[in-house]
Amino acid sequence: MSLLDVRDLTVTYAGGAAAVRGVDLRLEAGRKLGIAGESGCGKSTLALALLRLLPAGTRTGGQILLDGEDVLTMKWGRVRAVRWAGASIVFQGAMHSLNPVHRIGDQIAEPILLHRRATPAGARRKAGELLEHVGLPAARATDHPHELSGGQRQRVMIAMALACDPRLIIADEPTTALDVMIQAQILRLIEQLVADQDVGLIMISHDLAVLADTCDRLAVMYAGRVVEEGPAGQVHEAARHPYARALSAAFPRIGDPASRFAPRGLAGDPPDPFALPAGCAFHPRCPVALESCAVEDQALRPAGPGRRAACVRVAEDTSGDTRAHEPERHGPERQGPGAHVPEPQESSPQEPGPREPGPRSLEEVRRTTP
Ligand SMILES: Nc1ncnc2c1ncn2[C@@H]1O[C@H](COP(=O)(O)OP(=O)(O)OP(=O)(O)O)[C@@H](O)[C@H]1O
Repeated sequence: MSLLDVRDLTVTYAGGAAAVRGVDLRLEAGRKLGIAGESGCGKSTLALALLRLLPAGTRTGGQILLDGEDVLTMKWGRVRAVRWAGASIVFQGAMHSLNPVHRIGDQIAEPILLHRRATPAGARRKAGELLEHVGLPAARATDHPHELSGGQRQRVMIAMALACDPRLIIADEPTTALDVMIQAQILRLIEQLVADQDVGLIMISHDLAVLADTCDRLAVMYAGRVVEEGPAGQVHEAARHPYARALSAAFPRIGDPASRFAPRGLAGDPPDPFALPAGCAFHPRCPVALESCAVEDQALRPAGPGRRAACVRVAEDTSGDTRAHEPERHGPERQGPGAHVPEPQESSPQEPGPREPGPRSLEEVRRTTP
């Protein structure tokens, strides 16, 4: 049995916008899954759903099996226990998550007192141990949050998340507000803790390179759906879905020759969940879209060993490499949002590959339609 098995999860906020649409994910104990995607694609909504932290009135569908128990249907008393001992969450911006008027040691001790039935002295002792575990002296337990730096506060948040020995840690942009050096330290700390304690980790970030460096597997989300999933290095270096490929190019790995250049932003905006395009939600920004993409959405399908991608191009190409279908050159009429989606590094403009017969791309349709 997997530690976490998310099946066909849908989340619809009270106003009617579907923020998560049919997500399937799996995580084994001791493994690290990264979830990437632009702002608004539903990453945080997914994280909140895992712990039933969504606002009242939000509708959910599907299953979230944590050690085989469905979080979505369990009683509230059980949910409260699961929130600390089953799974816990580290949010970005620790200053907003910590209570400014309480000492950090007391804040770490509180869930231990409540959920572990420890004595006050035992909970305080454990809080001190946890602080040391995340690289802070136990004596800092008497500090208030404002007496700590941003990186130290984030360490406190991680200590709190570990307080009741959870099986799963969800880290939602845990390093976004930190400078690069501190970011690297916190990421190494998280990696170390996951390895030492055999917990599962779900790390959420818009930065695919950070996730690729930290996680075993990556899931890339777009408009509430997972559009690609697979081993972290492979998804980052040779993504199959055009959106995942564009996101990878926008966040080259440190040490990658491409990282000498400023990361190129993705052009265009993700769709409004209240007005999703028909067909594949990415097709208006996609440089390799076919006519059919404006009509039909694609489910995730096998895209190589241990990999899945939701793109019609993966299905039609036996190699599973959608790059074979990149247009040779963007014509002047291709000045829409998709025009700036980075092209693959390995294609040579002098030696374009043979154009395969088959369905016409939107590009071709636009060029030939009066
Ligand atoms: N409480 C809410 N009520 C209604 N809609 C919401 C609520 N929270 C988020 N949304 C909408 O749900 C969609 C997904 O938002 P979500 O915060 O999950 O995305 P995200 O990928 O985590 O973005 P970010 O990286 O900016 O946090 C967005 O369109 C957002 O506007």
